[in-house]
Amino acid sequence: MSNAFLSIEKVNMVFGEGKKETRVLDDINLQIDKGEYVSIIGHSGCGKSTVLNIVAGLLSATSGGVILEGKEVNSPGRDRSVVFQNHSLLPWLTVYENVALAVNKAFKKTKTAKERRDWILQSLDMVGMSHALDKRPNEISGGMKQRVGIARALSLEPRVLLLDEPFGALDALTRSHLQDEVMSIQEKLNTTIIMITHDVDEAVLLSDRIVMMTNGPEATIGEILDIELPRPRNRIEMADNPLYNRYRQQVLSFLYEKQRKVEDLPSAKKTRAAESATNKEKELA
Ligand SMILES: Nc1ncnc2c1ncn2[C@@H]1O[C@H](COP(=O)(O)OP(=O)(O)OP(=O)(O)O)[C@@H](O)[C@H]1O
Repeated sequence: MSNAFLSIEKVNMVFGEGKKETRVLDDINLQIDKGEYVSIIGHSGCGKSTVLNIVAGLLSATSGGVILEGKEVNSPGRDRSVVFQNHSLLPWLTVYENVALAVNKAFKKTKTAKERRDWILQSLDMVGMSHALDKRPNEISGGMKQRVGIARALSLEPRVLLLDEPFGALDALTRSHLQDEVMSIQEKLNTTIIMITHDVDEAVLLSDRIVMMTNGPEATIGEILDIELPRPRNRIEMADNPLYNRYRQQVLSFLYEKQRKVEDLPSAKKTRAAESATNKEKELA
């Protein structure tokens, strides 16, 4: 057993039985340090969310498992908060009440009412939402809703924050703002983060490591890229940084050359694409 802060060990996942059986994940092994920001990238349907849901304890692996600080994960817990692509705020509660619901439940015995109130306000302040405490989800923008979701997740002081395409539904500008905020919050709190993304720039800008998954079925970790860019990272400076661009290219090459999705192409092109991907792979080997 690994001594890592978080360890995903020999995880296999099979959905269904008999003719309906799908072998989704095959032997996923990953060790994550405390305070690390790890992104998982891979083509649609390869099993990224399945990995995240296993870490969250929302799904049980068919074999293998997840160890967090020496304890096996076998159910959801307060030590792991999840933020999904589409906010999951309760529409009848205000911004303040949505966070309060989580905080009052989690810290009922350990914080006084005033401490909890201060903590709710502090969590919302961290994501720049103090000005909209009394608004309901339908009165605020998509980016603001995602901010509240992140505040709610962080207010539980999770050991691990699990982000499932948290910025995927946002426009480019809002996405950039929120990415910067998450980076600065993470630096402040040293939270361990696992984030699923389809966005190569987002992965390179935010991560300490990028885990690249092969195509399913039986998807596994194809490559892991260490991102050794100094922090704090500034997106404008990064655009001119040769190392940033090299990392970016490495991820693109993995996704669009080594793991090109042949089945998405019109059938006449499939064989040629498969051959070309194989040849490229040989060249890169
Ligand atoms: N509960 C389930 N029952 C059966 N099959 C499932 C279940 N959940 C996921 N799958 C299958 O497992 C595979 C991986 O799904 P998953 O959602 O983990 O992929 P993903 O990489 O996160 O995809 P995307 O990027 O499109 O969100 C898919 O083929 C999906 O259909």
